Amino acid sequence: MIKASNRSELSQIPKICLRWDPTRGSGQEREPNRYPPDAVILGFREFTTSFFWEAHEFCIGSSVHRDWAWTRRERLCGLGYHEDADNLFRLIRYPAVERPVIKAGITARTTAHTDFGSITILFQDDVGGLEVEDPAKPGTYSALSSSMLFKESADHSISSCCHAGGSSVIVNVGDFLIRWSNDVLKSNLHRVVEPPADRVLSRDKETTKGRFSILFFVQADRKKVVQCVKELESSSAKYPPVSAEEYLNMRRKATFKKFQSTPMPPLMQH
Ligand SMILES: O=C(O)CCC(=O)C(=O)O
Ligand SMILES: [Fe+2]
Repeated sequence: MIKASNRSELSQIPKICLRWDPTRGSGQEREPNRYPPDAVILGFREFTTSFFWEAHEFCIGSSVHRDWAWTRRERLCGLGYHEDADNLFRLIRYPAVERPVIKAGITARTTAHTDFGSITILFQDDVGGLEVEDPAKPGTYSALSSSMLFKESADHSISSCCHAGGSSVIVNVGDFLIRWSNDVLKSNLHRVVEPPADRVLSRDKETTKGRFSILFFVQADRKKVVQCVKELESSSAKYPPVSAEEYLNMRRKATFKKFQSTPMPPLMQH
């Protein structure tokens, strides 16, 4: 539980985040993968590794997706950008927080950002708090409400579907898709804030529920250059070609800069 009296602590550790890239070989790892030992959670490594490959296969591997488009409408970025499975798999637990802490703007659960990669598959529980910016009204965010479920947003930035139990799966457009599509697709700004007022642990204490999410970031192979596909370069490309590796590193550095001076225990590192 994060209390209002621990504000300085909260501003440094807003969430507990485990992440893996099982495709990283030993020796050249940018950040080593760390797994809880079997004595702590039995079969965790096997399960998460198989989840990673199933998600990769779902997004990239099948012949249906191979020379397509994630949107089915345009041929955007075909075979060749995702051969190395340079994806990232992340589990997040947002601890329960006293609402005044988040309300005071000390921290959002996750501040507004676009995802850096190609697409993201986001599994969330029913706690709520995920919001997307209205592209027509910059700065205005709304919750992913049930009316948006099973739908694709008008600017094709997000599509989602809902499980009967209230948890949902959301597919987010990432920054590389903007570049491949020359702005036909947009990556949406999104954030995680306090859950709706009815999702509190106890009304007197005004404490939010904790939140769990699972994210699978599909990313272009780091050695590839991402640029607008020829068919969509109407007059000129809006973005210069960029090395996938440089772009991902640049975005990650900017995003996680504030955490770098705060070493975290091994299983909590970003
Ligand atoms: O935890 C969530 O639901 C969203 C987190 C997110 O947007 C991200 O890690 O990129
Ligand atoms: Fe995100």
